[in-house]
Amino acid sequence: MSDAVRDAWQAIEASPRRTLAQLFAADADRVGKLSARLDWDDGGAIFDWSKTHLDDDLLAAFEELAAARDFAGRRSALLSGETVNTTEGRAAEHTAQRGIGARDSVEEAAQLHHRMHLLVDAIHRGALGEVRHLIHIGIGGSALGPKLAIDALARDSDGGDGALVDVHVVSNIDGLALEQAFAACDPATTMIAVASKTFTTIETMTNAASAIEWLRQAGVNDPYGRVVALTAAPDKAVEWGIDETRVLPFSESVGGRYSLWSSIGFPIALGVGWEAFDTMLAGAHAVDVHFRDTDGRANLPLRAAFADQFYTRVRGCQTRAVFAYDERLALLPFYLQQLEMESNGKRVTANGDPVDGPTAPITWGGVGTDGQHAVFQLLHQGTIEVPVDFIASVAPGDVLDPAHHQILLTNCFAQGAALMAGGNMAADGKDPARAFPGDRPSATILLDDVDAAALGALIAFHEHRTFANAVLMGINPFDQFGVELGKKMARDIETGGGDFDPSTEALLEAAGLSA
Ligand SMILES: O=P(O)(O)OC[C@H]1O[C@](O)(CO)[C@@H](O)[C@@H]1O
Repeated sequence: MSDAVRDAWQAIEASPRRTLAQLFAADADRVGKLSARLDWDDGGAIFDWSKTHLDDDLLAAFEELAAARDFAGRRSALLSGETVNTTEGRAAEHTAQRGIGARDSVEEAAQLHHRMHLLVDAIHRGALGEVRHLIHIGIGGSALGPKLAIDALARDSDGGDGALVDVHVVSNIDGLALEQAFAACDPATTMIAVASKTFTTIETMTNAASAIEWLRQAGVNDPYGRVVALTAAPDKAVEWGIDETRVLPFSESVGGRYSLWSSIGFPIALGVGWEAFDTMLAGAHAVDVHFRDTDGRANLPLRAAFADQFYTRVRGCQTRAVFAYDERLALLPFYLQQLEMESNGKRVTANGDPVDGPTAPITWGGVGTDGQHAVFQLLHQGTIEVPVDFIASVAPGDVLDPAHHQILLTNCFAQGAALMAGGNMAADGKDPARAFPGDRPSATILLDDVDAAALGALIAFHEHRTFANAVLMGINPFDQFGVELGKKMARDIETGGGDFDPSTEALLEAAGLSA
């Protein structure tokens, strides 16, 4: 740790500890300072961090930390396509997909998008025969983004006229997942997308082979002719049997968990339309521009990372919760789990030294109001502090009586207020079982609506927040070696090549899997 980083952390640790109530009482303009609106074409969102413990002292100290970690330099390295993923010797060029990056990479992304657009149009026009269903097969970053986007946006799409395609995302190797998709699709009108950056992932390749077999058994003459590959390894896809014209490549420098902007977004374009996919890119671009051009505490992803670092490193919070008060964003917590935990769940710095404190907390969450009736008890009265993000939309997703959406939003805002205020629900205000400690932090992102631009912006905000956290901790968020050991052991078991502990041996034997 450099002296400047150490000094900044000392200032952070030494800054006065005030309760949220004290912070609001001390500063009449607290909301003005810590809640900001970000706009994009036809929409925007409020990012309200005023119910966190950030104050002027802490913000100034965190700005020192950002300077000591050369945040501006790291950001510029990211956005100009430098090799920021040092352990794998690559750039991390997801923003190039949205128009910001090294010129060659931006041009290449635009060309590849154009190619994908042509194929999507051809399918929508019926040039490849009738296509009513798409089974999208991928896992991790090759599935979570498409799944989230389709779940969020397809509800508003007009799939009824046959122009848009009904998409089923299958990730798990458990055959039940694939069977469920088969049951919902007519093989005569189904296409398969095989989405894998590496085109080697065992779950995806096994599921893809079974899908081909399903088509064959249903009488489809040329099952490979019904497959599209979305990959950074086009040669492998061709070798596997997919025609070159239906391989949609993307650059190796786009990380798996950042890949929905690339051809991995093909099912989004097919399921909700090219315009929606393009609008998602535009929403993300608006956040990229804000992230690139805004310094210090006014930079919203960086400000969020200041709060994240404070709760994880200073107050010892081991988890952070995300509750979407909108069914359209029900899958957001799952998406964020991979983004944040696979990126920042590390124990060494970018230089390979042991980290100097805790790294990513566990991201978890769900939807409101469901969570209120299940897990919020712990948030309000449990012994651990959990910073909560609330995400909601002013415009409703439903067309029912407006009472539904009003109750949804009032509950969302009431939860943040209650976590902060605390109090005692007993008539005499003295019953310990009915006491709420309060002073529990939350942040609220209030979108105008959950549309394609907002979804793109929301995801880009979290990508940059994750990156900013990594910079503040001095770690590389773009590798994921932690997933490899378990994969190797599974291969060892399959090939009978491993020597395992007695517990694992006994389990293998019980399941009939011993060598
Ligand atoms: O797209 P691929 O290469 O199939 O990888 C799928 C996922 O597997 C991981 O490599 C983790 O095992 C993720 O990072 C990635 O998103």
